[in-house]
Amino acid sequence: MTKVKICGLKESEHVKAAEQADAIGFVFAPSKRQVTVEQASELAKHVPVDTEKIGVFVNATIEEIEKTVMQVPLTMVQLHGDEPDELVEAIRVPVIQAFSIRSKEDVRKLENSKADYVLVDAPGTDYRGGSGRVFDWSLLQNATIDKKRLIVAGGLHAENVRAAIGQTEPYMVDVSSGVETEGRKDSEKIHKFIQQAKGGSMQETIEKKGFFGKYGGQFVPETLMKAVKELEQAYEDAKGDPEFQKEYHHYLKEYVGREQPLTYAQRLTEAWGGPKVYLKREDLNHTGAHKINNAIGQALLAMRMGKRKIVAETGAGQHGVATATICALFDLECVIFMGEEDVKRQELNVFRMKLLGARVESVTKGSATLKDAVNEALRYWVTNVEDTHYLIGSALGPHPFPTMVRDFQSVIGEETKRQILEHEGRLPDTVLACVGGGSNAIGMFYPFVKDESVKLIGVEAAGQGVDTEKHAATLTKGSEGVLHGAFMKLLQDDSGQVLEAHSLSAGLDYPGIGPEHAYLADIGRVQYKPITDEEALAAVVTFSRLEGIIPALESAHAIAEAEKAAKDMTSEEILVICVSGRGDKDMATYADKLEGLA
Ligand SMILES: O=C(O)c1ccccc1N[C@@H]1O[C@H](COP(=O)(O)O)[C@@H](O)[C@H]1O
Repeated sequence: MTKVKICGLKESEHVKAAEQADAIGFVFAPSKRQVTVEQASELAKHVPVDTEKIGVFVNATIEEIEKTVMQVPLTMVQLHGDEPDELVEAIRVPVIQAFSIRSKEDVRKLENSKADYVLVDAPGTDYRGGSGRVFDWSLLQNATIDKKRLIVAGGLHAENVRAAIGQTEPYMVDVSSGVETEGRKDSEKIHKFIQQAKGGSMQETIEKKGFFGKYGGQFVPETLMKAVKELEQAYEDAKGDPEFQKEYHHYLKEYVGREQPLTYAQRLTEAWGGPKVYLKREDLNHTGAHKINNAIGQALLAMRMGKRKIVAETGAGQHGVATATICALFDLECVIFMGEEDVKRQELNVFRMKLLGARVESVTKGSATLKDAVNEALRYWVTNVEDTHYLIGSALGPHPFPTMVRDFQSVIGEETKRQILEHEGRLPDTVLACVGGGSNAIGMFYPFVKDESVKLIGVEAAGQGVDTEKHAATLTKGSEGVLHGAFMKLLQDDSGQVLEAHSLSAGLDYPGIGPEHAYLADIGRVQYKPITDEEALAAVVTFSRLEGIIPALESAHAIAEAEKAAKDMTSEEILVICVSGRGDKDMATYADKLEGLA
């Protein structure tokens, strides 16, 4: 399907109108559509995480471009002047180079471009682009340029865009003047343009919403369907509402303490003797883990929906504590379901939740762990759905939960991407995160999914070994089925009964996996590796002593796999580990299992 870019956005209502576009453009060059870095940075907060944010420049210096890329931040750069090859090659994000097309001779120039993409446009009038004029598309006939690099612009609008796509078969179409009325962007024209450009496939996209390939969906009882649909609509509205995004980011900064550093791990780098190792410090968040990023987002959404009662599940207790914390902050009633086994393992977190004013319900059914806590929380939601929001803690459950949790956690990957560019001037080679349901991992991976040079590794819990019956290695050993409202990969027996998962880490012993992870595994974009309890415990000791950071047992799985991955990497390479949480909650387990230390 041809991608769509809407260029020259200056107002948040038009950024929202363009939410179905694949890319949006901010013009920093002289133009009636010019914006400052500060304006673009504010508007960028309202752009969906999977939309490219492209800055348009005309003969700017590399310093200006780099500073703008960092500050907004931008994911791509469009050069619309006479920029030399050296400048094109020096830019660290993908580059689009624009060419004015008057003749076949101009078309031949495209082939020599050093940019990732070439944009063909009519010659500018007052400014270097955005003139609203069409060039002769037939000049592109027989051009040898790779169509996967081709972007067509120049005087496009809803009525001619299908013809342009038919004649030129580009990777992307780009519009500015054609979605304006009297010099100002027009939301209705933006919608119409996107709909036309995407043609019939737009309908398909809408129908498939809530699925990642074949995974996901809304497999819930009828009694929950109304609430799920209401939530879907409410999230869609909130996602595009600048005020909601502003409030969410306000709490991330002022209450959670973001942004969190991307720390260079010097001693670990030296000890492993391979790549430069960086740590994304989710352990520094208020409450000690990444869970609060999502809890804040969902609590704000619940209040927007007029719901002031919250139910949640918790495994390791981190999500329970994050939810209880936010409920205290916003004065919401809070019930947390927690498996009896986890209540025992995570005594400290149980007390924290109670101290914060939450009611903790111990679940004795099944294996009395995370899966059973989710079951009970869902049951509670069914009977209290009118005034209660289910604040799920991982990228699990029926649509829109997996998408919503991913979006709220994507702040991890977005910050990491910006920070590594600041530290190293380029993207990392490998990024690792642990995976239970998969929320810290999907938040870290999602902003990197399109960057094919970045290897992504999810680390699941192998417990006592994947060839024993005591593990939680869903992607290594699981098969397709439905759990907690979504089609996913899970551990089950031949008759479809869900098996007990095991991991010493209470946050990873879930028998399923978020549907987006199942999809990313299928298409080979993310590799999933198992790490045993023993390997994770060894990593706890190494990491604590080399870096002075006691990691959560969950995060230690990612660290253990990182050490393995580092063996095949050189000192020229960069590896990033998501330290999803700190180990305070695991002290009793560490004291018990790390013989000789207690
Ligand atoms: O849009 C502008 O104001 C602009 C200014 C300077 C350079 C490029 C600009 N926009 C780009 O111009 C083309 C065509 O736009 P239009 O649809 O013909 O108005 C497009 O690539 C914009 O990204």
